[in-house]
Amino acid sequence: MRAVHFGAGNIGRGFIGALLDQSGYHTTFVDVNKTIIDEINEKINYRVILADENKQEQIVKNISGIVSSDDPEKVIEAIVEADIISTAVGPHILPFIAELLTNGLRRRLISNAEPVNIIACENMIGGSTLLKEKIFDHLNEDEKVLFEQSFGFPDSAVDRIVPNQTNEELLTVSVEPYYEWVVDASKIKGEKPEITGITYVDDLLPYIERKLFTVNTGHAVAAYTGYHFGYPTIQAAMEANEVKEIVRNALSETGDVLIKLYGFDKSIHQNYIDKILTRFLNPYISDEVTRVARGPLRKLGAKDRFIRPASLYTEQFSKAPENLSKAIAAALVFDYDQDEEAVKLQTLIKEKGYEGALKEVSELDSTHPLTKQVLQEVEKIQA
Ligand SMILES: NC(=O)c1ccc[n+]([C@@H]2O[C@H](COP(=O)([O-])OP(=O)(O)OC[C@H]3O[C@@H](n4cnc5c(N)ncnc54)[C@H](O)[C@@H]3O)[C@@H](O)[C@H]2O)c1
Ligand SMILES: O=P(O)(O)OC[C@@H](O)[C@@H](O)[C@H](O)[C@H](O)CO
Repeated sequence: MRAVHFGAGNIGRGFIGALLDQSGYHTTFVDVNKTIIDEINEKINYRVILADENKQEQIVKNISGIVSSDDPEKVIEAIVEADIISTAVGPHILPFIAELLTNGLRRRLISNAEPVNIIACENMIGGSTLLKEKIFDHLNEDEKVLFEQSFGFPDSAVDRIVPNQTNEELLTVSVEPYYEWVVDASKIKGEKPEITGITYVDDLLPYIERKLFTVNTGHAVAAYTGYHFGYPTIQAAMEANEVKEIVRNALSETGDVLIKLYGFDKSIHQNYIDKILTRFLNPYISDEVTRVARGPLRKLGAKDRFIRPASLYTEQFSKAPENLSKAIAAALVFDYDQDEEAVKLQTLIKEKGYEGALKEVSELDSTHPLTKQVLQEVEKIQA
């Protein structure tokens, strides 16, 4: 069986590649990073190390790589032969890989009648759906019908913490032992791909929102408040009371929203939160706050980990959430100059002020109670 995976980065190698290998697939990694792809083709294996006291290793062996910009024709051929296609490139990159995927899938219609599924493994709601839209932008009406018949774009939720890291061997990747990969079965075309570790569900939204508004909200709260208080890593931030308290309380706020929205059992959800807080403290991982805080414009988006749960909380409980508001304020003052989106956000704030920037980035009206609460928290931070 053959897999094509776009993005040979942390999650590509440390999670998706590892599971595909365990499931008997040959994985062709497609990336723009020539150094990584050359190393994949030279070494034809890499190590995945589980970050706990046992440091168990998996050697991922059945792999090859293509630099998409150098050899698009090879990518197209790989797509024609693929039994599964996946991505872990970052939400903002999906539009840029759509054209090459379109060309591969077009060619596939000529010589391979087997349906194939394209699964975006990105931290966002509706990643595969977005990728499908971007692909369909390249199609005429007749092609859209054919693509609908043969290609599935099931959304998914992926969870495994894989920090940025430098290892002696370039491809080695250290990952937390925990993982979850949930895929929307209702959008699969043909047979469900047999991949160890995938959980198929008929309604993905509760899973992706639970993950995004607990793991990623908690992570982002720790990252932005941790950065503000000067902590370099998530672990260091989570050991500090001034950060830990805001994270815990913010997760109670998102928990209240999720429980009301999806009817989750309160004690089961609290266990889920507690497990996540332990994962953030994993002493075998060093995860920089600047990685977890990356892309504040995306993270402050209307459907993302802060604004959607905070807006829902405001609607459900008729008041703005105190701790999420503190974290949103910390995200607004995140001024890390190596992060392109942080630089853009700070420029926007200089031009339009905090209220104007929040309106533009988060689509929050100036009169919204959340806007008012966030602006008060910004003032407190700056006092
Ligand atoms: N790292 C984690 O803990 C984690 C966990 C769950 C989900 N995710 C999600 O996975 C995605 C990737 O995150 P990551 O941490 O692996 O990032 P990463 O930066 O380590 O990997 C992204 C890879 O995509 C490649 N890429 C960029 N543009 C490309 C293009 N046009 N074509 C092909 N490849 C391209 C990059 O070169 C890089 O190798 C994100 O959506 C992230 O939210 C990450
Ligand atoms: O990847 P991002 O930028 O959406 O979020 C940063 C981290 O919260 C994220 O990568 C987590 O490590 C991951 O989602 C854990 O499953």
